[in-house]
Amino acid sequence: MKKALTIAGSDSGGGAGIQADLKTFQELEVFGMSALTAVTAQNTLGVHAVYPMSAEAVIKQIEAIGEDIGADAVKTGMLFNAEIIEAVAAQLKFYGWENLVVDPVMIAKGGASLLQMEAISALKKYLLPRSKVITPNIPEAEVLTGMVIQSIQDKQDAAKRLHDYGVKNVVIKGGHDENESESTDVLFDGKEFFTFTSQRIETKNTHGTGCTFSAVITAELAKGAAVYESVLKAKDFIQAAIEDQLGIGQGHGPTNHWAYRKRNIARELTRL
Ligand SMILES: Nc1ncnc2c1ncn2[C@@H]1O[C@H](COP(=O)(O)OP(=O)(O)OP(=O)(O)O)[C@@H](O)[C@H]1O
Ligand SMILES: Cc1ncc(CO)c(N)n1
Repeated sequence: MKKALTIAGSDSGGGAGIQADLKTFQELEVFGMSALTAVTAQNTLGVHAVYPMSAEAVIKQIEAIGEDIGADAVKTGMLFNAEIIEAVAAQLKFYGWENLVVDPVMIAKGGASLLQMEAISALKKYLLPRSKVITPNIPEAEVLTGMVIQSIQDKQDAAKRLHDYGVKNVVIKGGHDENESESTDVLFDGKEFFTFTSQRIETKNTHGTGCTFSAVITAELAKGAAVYESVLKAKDFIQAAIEDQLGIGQGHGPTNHWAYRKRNIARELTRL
């Protein structure tokens, strides 16, 4: 069985962070493991408190996995500060984990900071050059590049700039763009651009979409899939998860991590 590790924060509400990652790994039949960077007291109404782990605690968790179990792919989510980023990058180098997906989580949907602003340069210096895929949303790509991103052309220009930082494959997600009818993600692999467009679903329940999307890419890379196929599957998975409304909580609710498998089972049954 293939194994995937998420190095990320805990979302007590269960929709984002390591909870979203582990649920997604399980749905895709990959053995999920976690190294916690922070505990958040969070629900669908917002982030109420953040308790970062020490860099040492993060290192120890990664070591425990590296020394015994190993990982076929790794993703990072909320890393919170520069010390944790540096520690994580050193561990990734030590274990030679190159199947790395970096989701540069910065701000939660409600506005709470999940990454200290002074840690952005550490992210660029230590982590981006090690990553196989990076998956910023539009505000994150704007912070990393200093650009304003409005059109698909802007996403392509930003992706090119991020590729220049040493990232092999850049996916700029379209969840935050102005288009009311579609959500378009752009992938740049250093040579070609690919666009992944889906119908925009009108809903407030999009908590954890980015975590789930990057966890699918990680699970697929762990199984040996190519980057393009992994992103294609991530787009399909997240569309199904947003569509299948759970209606959990009073605010921005989670998506349904089970929806993709449920839909495929239903399709299989109608085919028989
Ligand atoms: N309303 C929507 N309808 C369809 N697809 C969406 C919608 N919102 C987001 N997506 C898709 O979900 C994925 C995640 O994109 P998004 O830009 O929302 O990530 P994010 O802001 O990092 O998420 P989060 O911070 O909640 O984890 C992308 O594939 C995007 O196209
Ligand atoms: C712990 C955590 N990681 C990532 C996000 C971004 O969705 C969040 N809200 N919480």
